[in-house]
Amino acid sequence: MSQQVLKAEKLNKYFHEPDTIHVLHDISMSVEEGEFVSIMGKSGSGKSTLLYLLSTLDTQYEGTVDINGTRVTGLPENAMARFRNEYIGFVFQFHFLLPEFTALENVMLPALKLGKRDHGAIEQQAMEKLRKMDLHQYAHKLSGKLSGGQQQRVAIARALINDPRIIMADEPTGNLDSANTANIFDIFNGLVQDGNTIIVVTHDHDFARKSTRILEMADGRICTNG
Ligand SMILES: Nc1ncnc2c1ncn2[C@@H]1O[C@H](COP(=O)(O)OP(=O)(O)OP(=O)(O)O)[C@@H](O)[C@H]1O
Repeated sequence: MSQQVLKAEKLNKYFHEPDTIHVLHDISMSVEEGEFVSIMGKSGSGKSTLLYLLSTLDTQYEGTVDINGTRVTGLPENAMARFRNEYIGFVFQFHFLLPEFTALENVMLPALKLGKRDHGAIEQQAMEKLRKMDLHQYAHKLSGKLSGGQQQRVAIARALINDPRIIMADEPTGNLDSANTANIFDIFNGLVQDGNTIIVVTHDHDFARKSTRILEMADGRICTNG
């Protein structure tokens, strides 16, 4: 039987600058292990805000988030950062790689931060992740010198380095052409086949249609879940 990896209850989010706006309204949702969930909706509907709450990057909200059975809401910042680094892999639209570091060094960074394994073991793991992205031949190239699609694949390898339980991605194909978009979809699909759980914010209908579930948002609410 599949297991619940994420559960959110009654999430409400307000921004206070300059006026108070109520951005997320009473959002409750759950995600099972092995699901590939796409979050869609018009610009401004609250997709990124929701993903930031679910991924623990934003801690200022009402309601609760449980990941892997742990109540992450209210964890002290150190414990939260550690939990995030260990259980969640994050891929952004703008990959936020360090351009003056090699692809390999970029992928190694989150594991070095966690400090669990020795440098050699981390390097070996990072090479494996790059190989999975078909990028091992670029391991020693500066990430800033790679193409957009290659950089996004390095960012995915980086998100995978600590073998996270969940991968969350915010518009991971927003900057890519259709061939690279299809490639990223295939990579995500492969990760799901391997048992990973993925939650993606996307505007791309073709991409979303192929995932296992679409959550449609409108005005800070989930209006379709299925
Ligand atoms: N830091 C912030 N301060 C104030 N308002 C914000 C902030 N971030 C987002 N908002 C507002 O919250 C609402 C939801 O924004 P959000 O980025 O979650 O939407 P989205 O659905 O991801 O949009 P898009 O598809 O354009 O990325 C918008 O009205 C936006 O202006």
